[in-house]
Amino acid sequence: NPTLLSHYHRGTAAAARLSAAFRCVSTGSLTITEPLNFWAGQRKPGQKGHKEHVYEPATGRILCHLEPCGAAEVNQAVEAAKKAFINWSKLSGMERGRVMIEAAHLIEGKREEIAEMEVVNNGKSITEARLDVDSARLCIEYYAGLASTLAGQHVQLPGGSFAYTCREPLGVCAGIGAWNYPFQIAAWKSAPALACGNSMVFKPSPVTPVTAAMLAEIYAKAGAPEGLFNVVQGGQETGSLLCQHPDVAKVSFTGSVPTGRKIMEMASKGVKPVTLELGGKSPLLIFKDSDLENAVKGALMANFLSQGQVCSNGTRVFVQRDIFPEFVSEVVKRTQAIEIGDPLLESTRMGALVSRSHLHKVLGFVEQAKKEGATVLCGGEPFVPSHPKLRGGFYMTPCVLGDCRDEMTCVKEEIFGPVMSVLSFETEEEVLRRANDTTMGLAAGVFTRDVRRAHRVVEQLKAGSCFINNYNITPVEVPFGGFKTSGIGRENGQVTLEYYTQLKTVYVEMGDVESLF
Ligand SMILES: NC(=O)C1=CN([C@@H]2O[C@H](COP(=O)(O)OP(=O)(O)OC[C@H]3O[C@@H](n4cnc5c(N)ncnc54)[C@H](O)[C@@H]3O)[C@@H](O)[C@H]2O)C=CC1
Ligand SMILES: C[N+](C)(C)CCCC(=O)O
Repeated sequence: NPTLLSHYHRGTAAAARLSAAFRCVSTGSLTITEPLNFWAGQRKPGQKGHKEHVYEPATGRILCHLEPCGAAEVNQAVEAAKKAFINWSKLSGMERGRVMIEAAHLIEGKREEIAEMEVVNNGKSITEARLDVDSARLCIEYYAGLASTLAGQHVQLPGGSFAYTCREPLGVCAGIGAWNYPFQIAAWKSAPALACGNSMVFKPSPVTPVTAAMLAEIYAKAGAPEGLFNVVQGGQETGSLLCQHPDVAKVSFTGSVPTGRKIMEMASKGVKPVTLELGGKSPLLIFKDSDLENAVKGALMANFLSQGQVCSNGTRVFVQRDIFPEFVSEVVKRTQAIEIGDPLLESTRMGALVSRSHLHKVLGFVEQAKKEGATVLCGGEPFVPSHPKLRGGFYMTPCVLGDCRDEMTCVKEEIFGPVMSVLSFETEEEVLRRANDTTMGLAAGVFTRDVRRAHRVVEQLKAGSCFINNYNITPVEVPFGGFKTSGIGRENGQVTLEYYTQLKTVYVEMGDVESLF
């Protein structure tokens, strides 16, 4: 559906046609044998004798093994990053930008290869994976351009004295990623960090370790100094070693709220700044004067990208009573029409969830919703594709839940799967109160044709990323991040330069010292 895609990410349709010609991998066929850690310019093994399975969600088979990093390996990666920082931070912004632009070009050339790898490791559809790769590339391009804009202030003071300020990089930054957008997250974190003159050690989720190592190779090939962008694999243990490393100056994390709390706690010991992109239970408000076609599309975009595994998803869909039946029947009809199956097929719109345990967790939420009185209007069941090679995959049918009440678990908790809860409302005042009645505040959306209502409503929504008449559009030029427990700091946009630099003030005396002593 070209309209859907251009809504999600404008300007990539031509690129999509171009690279579709280079398809080579088929589901169930890929094997990966190279080590997945990367530092000092090379792929590296992890701890001896430690191996973890990595799966292909579409088939359930083991894709490769991951060798997690222990203290010794994390130290080596941080050492490499420290060395790279010395020269990289001294380059001008233009010089850093040039390397990053080259990395963006290399990503463009490898678009299909990276996207396929993402699909094989994550389970999302190839159509979406291509857009994720594009977002990663655009982010690197954008910050390459911003690198030379880092500048300070000049302040006049009495007697000809003056002060100036400048933005300096922090040093070695740690990035810790989630499994829902593995390549994109690695780019969203590294691009601003590197543009500002920092180096980075990145730890992907152990569930999706593959594409971050590809990004490391790309930066190296683009001319980044050895050790500028490093990848250490592993889970909680590796992540906490990284956060607590005395030579790590900052931690940027994407993941769940409970883990975000732990990251902040660990960072607080070293008084390190953090960027936290955490979960959400975001509301989508559909008023009766909405363009219904767009509102329905918006609700699907708000719930079913990446098999519903998106932090910003608008999973509480509030629909004004007058249009509730019509809206719900259209949403259900289109949800039932979503093509589920082999994520490498062009026609597939929903692939597999990331793991068997996560699939069971999401199905458990649907069961709980039924027990609490919600009605399953469609989906919410395990799905077994007909092709024998896909039978062990982690699929489910996308679900719409009706008869929901605000206090139900499905309306309160982040499910992180393809499960939409629809709720009806009467008045603007009522829906705003209910929409804001959550501890989280990542995103929110409103559909209406009334321009004054749109702005009035958005002004009162307690969320960091708000959408009017669309949803889940995240151009890299604009900041993205949450209010309340959904996080601290922002990714993307100009403001992120502030989160990867520290301000130095220099006072310059042009007269004599007036001593009080
Ligand atoms: N809001 C979001 O974007 C995401 C939300 N989630 C939610 O979290 C649930 C659990 O998924 P997980 O992948 O386990 O999320 P998580 O938040 O625990 O993990 C995210 C990243 O943090 C790392 N990590 C975990 N514990 C750590 C620690 N103590 N110190 C340092 N790093 C640590 C993980 O290895 C991974 O790289 C999901 O079912 C989903 O509901 C998961 C991923 C992304
Ligand atoms: C690209 N988008 C909006 C679908 C998701 C970006 C945020 C995330 O990493 O979950």
